[in-house]
Amino acid sequence: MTAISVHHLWKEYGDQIVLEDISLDFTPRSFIALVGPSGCGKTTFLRILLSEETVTRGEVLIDGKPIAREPGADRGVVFQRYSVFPHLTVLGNVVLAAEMEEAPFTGRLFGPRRRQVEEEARALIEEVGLKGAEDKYPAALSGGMQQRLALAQAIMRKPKILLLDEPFGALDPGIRADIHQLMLKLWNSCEMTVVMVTHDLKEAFTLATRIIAFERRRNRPEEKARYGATIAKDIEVWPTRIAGKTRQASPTPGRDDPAIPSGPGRDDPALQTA
Ligand SMILES: Nc1ncnc2c1ncn2[C@@H]1O[C@H](COP(=O)(O)OP(=O)(O)OP(=O)(O)O)[C@@H](O)[C@H]1O
Repeated sequence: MTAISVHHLWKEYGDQIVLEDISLDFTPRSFIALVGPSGCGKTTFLRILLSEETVTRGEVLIDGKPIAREPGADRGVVFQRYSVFPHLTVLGNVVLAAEMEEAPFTGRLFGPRRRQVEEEARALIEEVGLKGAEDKYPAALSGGMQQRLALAQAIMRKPKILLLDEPFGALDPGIRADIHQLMLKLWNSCEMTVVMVTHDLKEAFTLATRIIAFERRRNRPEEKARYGATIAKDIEVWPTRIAGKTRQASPTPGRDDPAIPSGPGRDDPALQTA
């Protein structure tokens, strides 16, 4: 269960201020949606949480300790595309996640440990709805299936924090609704804090416990050197949720509950011909 604290974070690229004095505390197991206009620094913020970028000023603490300088297994990531390896099968992609973690130099596990990892990978593949596609290559999977695989690959390493950069942005609406259900299921079953960048407000309200909107209040070219994006809105979507408790769909959904579609998903492998 992982808390993230950001204190007076500034990020500048040359003479451009991207993020200005951002302070935030994410409680363990929160699901944060980061929204805001294009170019306001959402991905930059995510990359800082991944240790792919450093702050110019301020600090980021994970469970009270300064964030590691390098990306690590404690933080998983899924991008809109190209998160998986095209030359590996579904099973190979998920197994590799564990191999990179446990055998970073050779990238291979052997004997009983390899068999154990393969079993874990098969169970996870089934959990994300890809059973039967273990031997397929990503090119033979639909967009929705590829993102399911990317989620399985990220979760195989049991990250404490899952960072999502518009992971479902390229999927059509029906497939997106199905994968939202999967995302909620995974978030409930794994003890992760999730931070997701999205342009889709409906998606933010469906998935997140809290929505943070970044906005650059002054955006003229001559102002970029003096003003970065700040927090324009901070909305608690599930104010009654206590950290550590799982989120259940209520038997009789309230008017403000997120929509929970039911029935088989449109991107179910059984419905795929490829
Ligand atoms: N490595 C970099 N070097 C210089 N400028 C950068 C770098 N990375 C990002 N920027 C600039 O920082 C600003 C914020 O970019 P970022 O990608 O974080 O925005 P965003 O809110 O995620 O945008 P979008 O919604 O379009 O993905 C942009 O003006 C971008 O050009």
